[in-house]
Amino acid sequence: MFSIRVWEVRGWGAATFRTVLAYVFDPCGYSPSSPTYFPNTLPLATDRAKIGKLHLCDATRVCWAIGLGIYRLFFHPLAKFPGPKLAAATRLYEAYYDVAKNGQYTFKIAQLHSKYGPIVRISPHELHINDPSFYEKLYRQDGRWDKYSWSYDAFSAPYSSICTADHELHKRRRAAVSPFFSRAQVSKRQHIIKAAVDKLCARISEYADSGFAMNLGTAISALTGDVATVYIVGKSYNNLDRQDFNMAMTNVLRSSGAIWRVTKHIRWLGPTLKALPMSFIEKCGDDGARAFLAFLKEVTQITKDNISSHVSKELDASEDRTLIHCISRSHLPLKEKSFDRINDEVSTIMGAALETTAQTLRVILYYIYTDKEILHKLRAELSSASLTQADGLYLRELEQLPYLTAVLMEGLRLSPGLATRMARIAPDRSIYYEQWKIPAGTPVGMTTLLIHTDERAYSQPKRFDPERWMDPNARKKADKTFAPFSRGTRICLGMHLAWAELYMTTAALVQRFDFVLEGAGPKDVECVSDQFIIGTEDQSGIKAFVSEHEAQR
Ligand code: HEM
Repeated sequence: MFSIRVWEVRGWGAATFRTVLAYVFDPCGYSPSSPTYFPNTLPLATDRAKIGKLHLCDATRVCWAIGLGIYRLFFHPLAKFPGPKLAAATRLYEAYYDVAKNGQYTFKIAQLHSKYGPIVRISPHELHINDPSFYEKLYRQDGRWDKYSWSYDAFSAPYSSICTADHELHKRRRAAVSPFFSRAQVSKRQHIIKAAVDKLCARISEYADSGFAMNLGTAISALTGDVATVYIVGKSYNNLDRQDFNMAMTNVLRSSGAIWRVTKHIRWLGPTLKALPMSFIEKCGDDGARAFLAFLKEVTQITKDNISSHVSKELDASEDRTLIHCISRSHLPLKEKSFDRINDEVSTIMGAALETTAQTLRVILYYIYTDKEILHKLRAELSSASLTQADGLYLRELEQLPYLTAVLMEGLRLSPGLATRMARIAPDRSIYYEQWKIPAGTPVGMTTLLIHTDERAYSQPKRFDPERWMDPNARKKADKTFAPFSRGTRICLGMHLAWAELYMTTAALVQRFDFVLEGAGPKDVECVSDQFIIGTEDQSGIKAFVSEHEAQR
């Protein structure tokens, strides 16, 4: 009995050893057709014959790993590209900055560019380019561009457009949802944003002259959450009605990038977490996990209900009231309209709509309320604009205001939604950067945050300076490098909705309230970690004392 236990321990040890090796050297490499990275965990071995085989296998595996390292360093198609040798040999280099250093790879990549130049091999399989002039060559509408499933599989939402690597499949999926987020559609449904902004203002005015600081940062997240739920699934999640603006959920959303960074490297973890019963997470999770779960459950339930209402044709056939109806009525084949497919699509689009817009808004409000000159200029422009607030016209009127637009662009420049790189793959042709020929099928990424703060494109890039957008020539020049919503085939689906929220919320708050920010600083607005979205040092929201602006009294 005892000896069997010993062998079992050794069996487990061998299996663990193999798994670690697989993890370190990623022996399967990356293959878009078989993105399975760690299939090598062995079953428990309980007899001597098996153990003997294990030792032989392990020795083979070590030799193979060493051979693989040598291949990657000297014979791989990317071997000639500059970069650290360790990053070229193993993904563990990236994992170290992602996981152990809590989302520092974006900033490490910036340092690597200072050392190795504008093109760097950042993993055995991936290149990164840091040159504003290359942006428009990589993010394009023409040609075939796959995404790099290494990053997107980690979200465990394989049926969503955002995580669809294949160009053609993405194109079909995207075509089904695009009309729902078109500029015209957003303009037509701007009353949804207006209602949420009015509610936000009513909640803020409860704190006016109360002597209590409110959490403005979390209130902004509540606003984007309520707009997204009404716009996408036709039902408000009523975050703005909650006393604390559903702070627990905001906290989870803002730090959920940490899970993505781990599931990227431990490939089985994402599907395992997804497979866990909700009751288990409810029992073991903290308040934030429970709040997020409750949100997901509600969205899933609404998705189910809407699919059945579509099937039973309860809905007025003239209009797509929700994204679910929009997909159900699209020309997509039936298998693209299954519950799992629609649920992945709805929940990822919902996820993309929340903290991206909220963080940009927080950055904009922070700079407006810490710089009196910006605040005065904005107020002067808004009060001389004689806005009608007429249904359907209000947004168009705001869009015509040059200084307001400049302030929003500056917010989007410093807080461009994502802190991570966006790799693209040209599967069918080589692409060229300067003298470098990049082989077909190679993931190549750029990071908007780095481009937006590059001195070659913007003077004093770290400064919030709306004036830089007031000169039409400067604006034209930046057309090639200003890309907060990305560009090309994978450009942000919700950009018109996001713009509308930025315009309407900023205009309303600036006209109506004075905020004295309590202890706010760069810790609330500067990006210090890659959470896929922007990660700031302090994620607890911006606190503010409020009073009604005197023109409103
Ligand atoms: C200020 C706010 C926002 C910013 C800066 C932003 C930025 C971006 C960026 C950079 C991408 C490209 C991501 C990639 O390559 O993987 C993207 C994609 C996407 N965004 Fe946004 N986003 C914002 C708001 C929104 C909103 C409100 C929605 C919701 C409707 C949304 C939905 C999406 C979707 C679905 C995609 C994937 C598009 C595709 O792959 O076809 N975003 N966004």
